[in-house]
Amino acid sequence: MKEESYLIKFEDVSFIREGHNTILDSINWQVAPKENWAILGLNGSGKTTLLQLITGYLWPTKGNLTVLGERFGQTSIPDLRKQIGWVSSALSYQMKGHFLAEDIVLSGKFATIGIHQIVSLEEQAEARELLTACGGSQLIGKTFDVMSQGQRQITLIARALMAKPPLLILDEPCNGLDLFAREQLLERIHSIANTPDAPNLLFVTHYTEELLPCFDNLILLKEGKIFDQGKTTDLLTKTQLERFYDKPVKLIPMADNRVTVVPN
Ligand SMILES: Nc1ncnc2c1ncn2[C@@H]1O[C@H](COP(=O)(O)OP(=O)(O)OP(=O)(O)O)[C@@H](O)[C@H]1O
Repeated sequence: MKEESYLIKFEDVSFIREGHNTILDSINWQVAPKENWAILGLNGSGKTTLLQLITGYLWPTKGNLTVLGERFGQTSIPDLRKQIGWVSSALSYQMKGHFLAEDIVLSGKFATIGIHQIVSLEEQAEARELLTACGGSQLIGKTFDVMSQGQRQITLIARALMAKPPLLILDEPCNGLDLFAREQLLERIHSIANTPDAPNLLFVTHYTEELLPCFDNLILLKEGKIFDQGKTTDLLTKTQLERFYDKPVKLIPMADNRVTVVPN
């Protein structure tokens, strides 16, 4: 496959913070079109740093990084960012309590926080339709401050989709959700992943039970290194996960080939 055909291509990428602390070490990883990936790692393994490299908030110390066909150092980072949807808790904190759900979704079209331009009736209708398609019809007319955590995540995912990005990053989207809200959100993500014009998804989590079947490719990230990568079903074995966590674990099978991992 040609280099520009990959959505993401890390070639021996390292990231070293000032003070010589190596946060990411020799990352080699490629995402081809139509592939959805999950990144699984413990606290401090480097997941957020990896996302910050992809979105141009950090720059590789070593190696080559190509995102959406653009090689870092030869591209406009603001233009690149417009093509990447990123749903994270940091984004949630930027929303004001009085913002209406449909306006939050619409603001995704302009990559702004709040609406600062004249919008057409068609654009407003498009935002409502997208919110509805994401399972948030009951949120129309609701403000951010009265939404549950799960409803906020649905709104932010719809917002990210408004710009029709080729790549959507879901950074620990289930954080703060109770068991049932988490399942509901995962069902919505599953539906979005199965729409014909779905973006490539990149899903970051601490928990194997959130790895929906659509995330059929997986990175196990450990202490800034790729411990292993490949097909999710091949990696989620007792032997491999005990090596990954350095601890005995028990795997509890769930529906849809998902699996819960608990200390043993
Ligand atoms: N601004 C910073 N300055 C110095 N070190 C940092 C900074 N941000 C992160 N680190 C360090 O980089 C390493 C990787 O952090 P990162 O946030 O990427 O991990 P993570 O896998 O996303 O963790 P978590 O699951 O807790 O969110 C950690 O050791 C962390 O302490």
